[in-house]
Amino acid sequence: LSELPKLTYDHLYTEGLKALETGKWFQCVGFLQKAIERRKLYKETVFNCKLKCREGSEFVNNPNLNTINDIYDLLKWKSFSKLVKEYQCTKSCQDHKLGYDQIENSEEIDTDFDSHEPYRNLQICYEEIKRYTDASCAAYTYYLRNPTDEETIDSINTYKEEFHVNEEDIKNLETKKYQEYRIKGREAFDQSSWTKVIEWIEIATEEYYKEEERCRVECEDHFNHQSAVNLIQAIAGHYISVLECQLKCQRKLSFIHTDYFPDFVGQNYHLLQTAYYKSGNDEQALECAVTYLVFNPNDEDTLNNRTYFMKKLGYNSENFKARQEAVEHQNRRTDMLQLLYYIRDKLNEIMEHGDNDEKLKNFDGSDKNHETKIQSELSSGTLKKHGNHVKVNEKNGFGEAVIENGRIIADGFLNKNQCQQLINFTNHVKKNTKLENSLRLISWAGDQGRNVMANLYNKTKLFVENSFIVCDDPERDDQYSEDCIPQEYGSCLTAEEIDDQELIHDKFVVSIFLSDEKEPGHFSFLDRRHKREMSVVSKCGRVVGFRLSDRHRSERSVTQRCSMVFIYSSNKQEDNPVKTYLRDLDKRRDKVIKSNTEDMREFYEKGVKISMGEKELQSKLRFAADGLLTEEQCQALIDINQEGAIDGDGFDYKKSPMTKSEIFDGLTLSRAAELTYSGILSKQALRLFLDASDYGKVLVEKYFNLTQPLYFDYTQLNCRTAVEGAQTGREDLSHPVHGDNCDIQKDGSCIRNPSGYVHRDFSSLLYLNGDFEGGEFFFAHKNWSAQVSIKPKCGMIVGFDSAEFHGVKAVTKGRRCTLAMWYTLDKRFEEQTRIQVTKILDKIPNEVDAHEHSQYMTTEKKGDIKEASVQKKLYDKHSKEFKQMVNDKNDKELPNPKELTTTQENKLRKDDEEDDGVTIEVVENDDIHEPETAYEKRQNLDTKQNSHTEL
Ligand SMILES: O=C(O)CCC(=O)C(=O)O
Ligand SMILES: [Fe+2]
Repeated sequence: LSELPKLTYDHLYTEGLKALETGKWFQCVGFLQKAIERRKLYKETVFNCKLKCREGSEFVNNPNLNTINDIYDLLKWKSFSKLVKEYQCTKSCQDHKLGYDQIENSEEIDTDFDSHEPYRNLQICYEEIKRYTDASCAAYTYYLRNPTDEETIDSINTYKEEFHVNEEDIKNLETKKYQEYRIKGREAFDQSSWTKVIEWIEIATEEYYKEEERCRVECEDHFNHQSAVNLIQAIAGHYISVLECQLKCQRKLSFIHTDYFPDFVGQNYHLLQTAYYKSGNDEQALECAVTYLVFNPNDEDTLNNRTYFMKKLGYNSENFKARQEAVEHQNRRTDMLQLLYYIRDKLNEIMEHGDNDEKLKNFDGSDKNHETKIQSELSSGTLKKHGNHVKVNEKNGFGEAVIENGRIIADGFLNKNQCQQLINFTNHVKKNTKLENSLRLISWAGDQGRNVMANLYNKTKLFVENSFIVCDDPERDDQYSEDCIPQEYGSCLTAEEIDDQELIHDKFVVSIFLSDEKEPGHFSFLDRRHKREMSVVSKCGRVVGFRLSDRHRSERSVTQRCSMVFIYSSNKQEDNPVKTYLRDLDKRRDKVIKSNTEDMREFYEKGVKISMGEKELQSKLRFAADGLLTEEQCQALIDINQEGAIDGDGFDYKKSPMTKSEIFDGLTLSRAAELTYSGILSKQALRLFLDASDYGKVLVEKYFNLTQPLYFDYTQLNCRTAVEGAQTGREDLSHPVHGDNCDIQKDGSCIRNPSGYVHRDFSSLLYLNGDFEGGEFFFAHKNWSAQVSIKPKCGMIVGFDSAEFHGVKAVTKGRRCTLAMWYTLDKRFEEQTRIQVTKILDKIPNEVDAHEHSQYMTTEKKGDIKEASVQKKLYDKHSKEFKQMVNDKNDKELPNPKELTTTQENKLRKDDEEDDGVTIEVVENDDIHEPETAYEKRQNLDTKQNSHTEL
């Protein structure tokens, strides 16, 4: 016996490898074959010893024990002596049977065996001695464990093509009996040889259970060397890894060749049921049907079959039992899962609370504190349980919910508006303000979903682990490979991955459907075979909640189907990112509001006075202030306009776009910049234009207490000049009543036509003079009649929400000049010129300023530039250079030059809008309790504004 150590599989394997290295091919084959054989024998011996030594002391695999108490005992050391005994017994049994003291199998060699490495080596040696069929078998066996190894497939093909190896002769050398018999039984089934089916599948099933047990016993040696802080963690950690390993046996054994068969053993009973029926054995057929139901309790066909057989045989339900081994198998699995969940929960608790004695007292799973907390949370609002039905959020009038198999289905979780808002959110949210509201809605829905699940599963604590909004894109249905199962949260899992999820017990999925769907069946729960068991039609506001381990599939839809999905876990991992974001936002907002107040004070100190506010102008959305510009600055701006303005600027160059009795001209910022570069306007002039408009913008931001910056959308210095001799009997307006971001309607509504300037949020007019007749600015009622009029004067600004109705009364004498500004909250619509001009201002050479005649003018004679040919040339030349400078690629931050001119800018925007199909989101704030902030004021205003907005 002392010679025997040489025969251990690791020695044999090492010898085989040596032979391979030295080219001794026959020896190589001999040693490797022996090594493989010997290892099988070794495993069998170990298995038998373990079974023998178990003697009822083993609890993990014994379905009759109260497992939860057992693990509790174990953790309290009560079972330790049993374990020690078992270990000693097994060891001496092995020593005896295997005939040597120490089995020094290196981990490395075991890994090699587990990955079928010996077969690869065997293949090489077989090939060298020209045993091509054997080489093919070895290669194929290796390939089955390593299906991504293309080299192996190539060599098998070579054996077939060059050495005429027959396809049928290529066998898996590791085929287990349960697989072999199942294949045979299946073949017999296809040939309707029912007796043979029964013969093969019966033993296949028997073998399967044996193999499964072997697998589980092997798992007991499965150590997952994780770091453990204390003893309890170490033991629990070990048990978790053993249980996980054992639970995975089922899936490990569900392969034939490379194909995975969900519910592998369950399907055996299906085959048997048919075979027994076909061969006239109704009694057995019934037994197999009932057994099949152990695995697939909701299978309708089998339920019908059961009724049929029972009727035929005259049984009532009491008389019939499923096969013992199947019931045991399933019970064991349930027990193991529960035990795994239990230990994990305990471990989590220890991790969370620390492991001081005080906390360990709570080891029985009850945590009274948390329970009461959650209970009060639940009773405070949203969820009431009665029987099988739960009323979700009565305040919202949510309907009854159906609860079945740990799944919940309820309607009315969101209302139509909320669904629409969330759909828009994913498609494209136009403005940050709306984005934020959507985020609040998501956050709120996440909390609601948590309450539902916490109540359904009696969980005291659940955290949002992940949240998604998933929209099917029917045009991109090629995204997933055919053989994976798309999940509601967007991933696509293989059948195996789906089954692996069974080990995850403390994660819950809530999907809130956002769209209505005509075709049913895009969302389905699956049974153990991954066949549809129950379908749920998508409908706005419908909520589906289930355990992550519950099998489901979520098909793509022909129409866009959107849903909001939350994954909850009782493990506190990360905080809900949306919430964190909103909390930060609130903090920042508070800060901005504080500084807004301070900035307003600064304006006052500089002599700026709010002359009219909410009271005088009859709306929170309007104001007027004085003292923004000095007389000199006003005059300079008028001069700048006179120097560079173009008739009908912004109105297709129509000199008199609104009334024949006036001429309208305007100068945009981009043109002013070009003129400066041409030497026609001074840098100071351009700077004044920039500064004055900036000043106006800041005041608007501060007055309305905005917590987000405004961006210039368009800036224009314009004048309206009364045409002499065309004023008698005038009844028209200089500028008819309008809103700046919508198309005003006779019924008082204002349509936000996507092709218009819907992105404009605020407008302001900084007046430059008052020495003209008429020309009062006025705010209008919804019926278009004038409500309050304001007579412009130098340094006065009027600011308002762009949707406010307003107009200008006829200018009957003189010239009325304004610095008009339109702002947006959406950075994407920011006036590109301004960004460039600010950057480029410093680059403009100073020589251009050389012939200064006034502080702001460089030309000697103020006049219409279009008529001064010399200057025109100069302008053209410099304008080209200016544009080139703008395009200078060295300055990476400069945007695409295409966006420079306003017309192009506008065109771009329109394209953008059309693509996005701008929709106005109607925000219903009633359900979301936001803090009262100025920001909210703005939101409410939005709502108000939208309420008279037709979509
Ligand atoms: O110049 C004004 O006072 C108002 C002009 C105006 O409302 C506009 O151009 O949209
Ligand atoms: Fe306007």
